[in-house]
Amino acid sequence: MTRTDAPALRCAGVGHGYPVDGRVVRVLSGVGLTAERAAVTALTGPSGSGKSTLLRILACLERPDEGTVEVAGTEAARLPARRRRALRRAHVGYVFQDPADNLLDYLTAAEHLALGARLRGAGTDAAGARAVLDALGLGHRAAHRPRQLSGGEQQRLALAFAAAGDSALLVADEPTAQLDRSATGLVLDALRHLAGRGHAVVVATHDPQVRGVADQVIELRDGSRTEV
Ligand SMILES: Nc1ncnc2c1ncn2[C@@H]1O[C@H](COP(=O)(O)OP(=O)(O)OP(=O)(O)O)[C@@H](O)[C@H]1O
Repeated sequence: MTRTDAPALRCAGVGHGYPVDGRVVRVLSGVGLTAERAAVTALTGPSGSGKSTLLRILACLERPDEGTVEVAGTEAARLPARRRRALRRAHVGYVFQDPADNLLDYLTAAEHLALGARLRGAGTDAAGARAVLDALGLGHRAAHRPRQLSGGEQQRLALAFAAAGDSALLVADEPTAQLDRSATGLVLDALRHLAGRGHAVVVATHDPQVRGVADQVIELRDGSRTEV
C-alpha cells in the first residue's frame, strides 16, 4: 500500500552487480539513503562510482540484487515487473542526460504536461500546467514542439513533464551535462522550484553548481556511500 506520510524515497542495503565475462562485477554495495519531498538531493562521485546504476534502481527502472527501495511507502525492489512499472508510472519522473531522450517530437510543451498527468492517472489541470510552464520560464513556449526549443529549455520541459501529475519523486541523471553555465542556472532554478512544489528531487551530477543548490549531498565511491 502507498502511504502519503512516508518519505518519497527510502532505500537500504542496496547492492548490485553486472555480469561481465562470466562473472558478476559488483558496482553498488550497502547503499542507503532517504529523499524527502520538497528537498533536492545531489548524488555525486567519480565516473564509474555507480551513480547512474543507483538512480535507475531508485527510479524502479532496474531491480537491485540486494536491499530495499521504498517509493512513497511501497517496497518496490521485490515487486513483480508489472506492479513495479505501475508504481513507477504513478510516482516517479525520470530525466535523462540527453535532452533528445526526454521528449516526444510531435507534442507541444503544453501537450507534454497533459500527457504526463494522464499517464499518472491525474486529472488534466490546464491552469496548473500553465503555471508550471510560466514558473520554469517556458510560458511563451507552451505551443512549441521540442525541436523549436533550446537544449536548456528542453531540459526544463523534461523536468516539468517528469513532475506532471504530482510525481512524488523526480530523478535526473546529469541533466545539465550538455548545457552552458547560464542554461544550467535556469535548470537549477527549475529543480528548486519543483522541490518547492513538494517533489523529492534526486540528481546525479559532476557539476559543483548543482551541489550548491542541494539540501543533501550524497557521495558514492566505488559503489558505496562516503561521508561528505
Ligand atoms: N549494463 C552494464 N553492464 C555491465 N557493466 C555496467 C553496466 N552498466 C554500468 N556498468 C558498470 O558499472 C559501473 C558503474 O557505472 P555507472 O554508470 O552506474 O557509474 P556512474 O557513476 O554513473 O558513471 P558516470 O559518472 O561516468 O556516468 C561502471 O564500472 C560501469 O562500467
